[in-house]
Amino acid sequence: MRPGRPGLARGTAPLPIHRELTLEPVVDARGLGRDFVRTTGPLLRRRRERVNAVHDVTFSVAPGEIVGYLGPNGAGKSTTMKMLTGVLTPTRGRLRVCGLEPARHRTRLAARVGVVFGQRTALWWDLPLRDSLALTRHLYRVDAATHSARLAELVDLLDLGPFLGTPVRQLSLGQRMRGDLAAALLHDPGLLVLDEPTIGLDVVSRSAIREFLLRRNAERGTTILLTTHDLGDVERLCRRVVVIDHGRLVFDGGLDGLRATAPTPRVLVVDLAAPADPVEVAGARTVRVEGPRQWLELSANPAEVIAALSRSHAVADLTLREPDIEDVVARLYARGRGAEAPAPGGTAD
Ligand SMILES: Nc1ncnc2c1ncn2[C@@H]1O[C@H](COP(=O)(O)OP(=O)(O)OP(=O)(O)O)[C@@H](O)[C@H]1O
Repeated sequence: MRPGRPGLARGTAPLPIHRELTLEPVVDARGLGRDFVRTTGPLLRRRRERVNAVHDVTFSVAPGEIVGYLGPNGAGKSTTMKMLTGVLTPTRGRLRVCGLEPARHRTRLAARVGVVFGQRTALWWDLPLRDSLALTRHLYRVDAATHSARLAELVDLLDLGPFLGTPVRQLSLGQRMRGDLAAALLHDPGLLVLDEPTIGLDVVSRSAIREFLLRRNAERGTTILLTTHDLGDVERLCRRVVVIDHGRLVFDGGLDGLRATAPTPRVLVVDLAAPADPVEVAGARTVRVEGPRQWLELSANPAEVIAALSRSHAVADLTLREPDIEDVVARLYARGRGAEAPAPGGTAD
């Protein structure tokens, strides 16, 4: 993949004018809802129950934004993405994507939206990647010259050249994802909807995909809406996140606002000279102990806590951990479950 343009810092590039002309939101959801009817219970006493997978969700996405659509497992993210792309019809509410009603105008919408589901491929499994990409030209009725110019550009940017002749089923996950992104962008959509675009990828592939998306957004103004459990994606890509939990919107705003919504204390990781009972010092609460290592959530100035700690214990090493976005989101999700915030070092899910 070609390195990014020097000086193209996140969030600093102006939008290309051709995309900025439309002031209408690219996605406009108001009071959006979707129910499912599910059968539960033992065989002879089957009951039908209604599940509110998405409930009264209102948000919009402006042209050129990159918005993360986050939530814990089962929150309703995929259901929302399926409604946005016309796969599912909403039960309630009003939904417009690129000015169209997705479920009614699915074919017209497909010409304006690129979709990638990280867990599934849109490519033809048995065909070489080159042929699979050639077929998308016919799906979207792109003329041959335009298609080959776009393909050449995407092959270059996504570094697809070395495996264009390889059948899709033989591609690695990272190669396949790059192929899927190319397929989703060959008709030059204004909106890219990505469901877990970096799932299962190694660090290098993840980073390459993120840089590619940032560049696409900065240079062509492509609007991007993505779901992800990888908060590295969020930190690198999104200036704004929409968080849903149990189908309801619980946050819509910037990352700083998210941090303020679920304030998360700094953590002092202390390696004592020997294992000990949980440390008790003013201005700190021990939240985890593993052998000689203890995690202290701070409510006071770290310098005061460290001074008090060194008076009462033999300390071998200390690290002060600023809360990262993963800690903040873990706290927000835990609050939705009515649970205690997870101990530092736990996972967001
Ligand atoms: N076809 C369906 N029939 C019945 N229930 C469904 C169906 N699809 C989703 N659900 C339910 O709707 C809720 C939301 O599911 P959804 O797949 O949208 O969540 P998600 O946020 O994408 O989760 P994950 O992060 O695990 O992919 C869940 O309770 C799920 O069981």
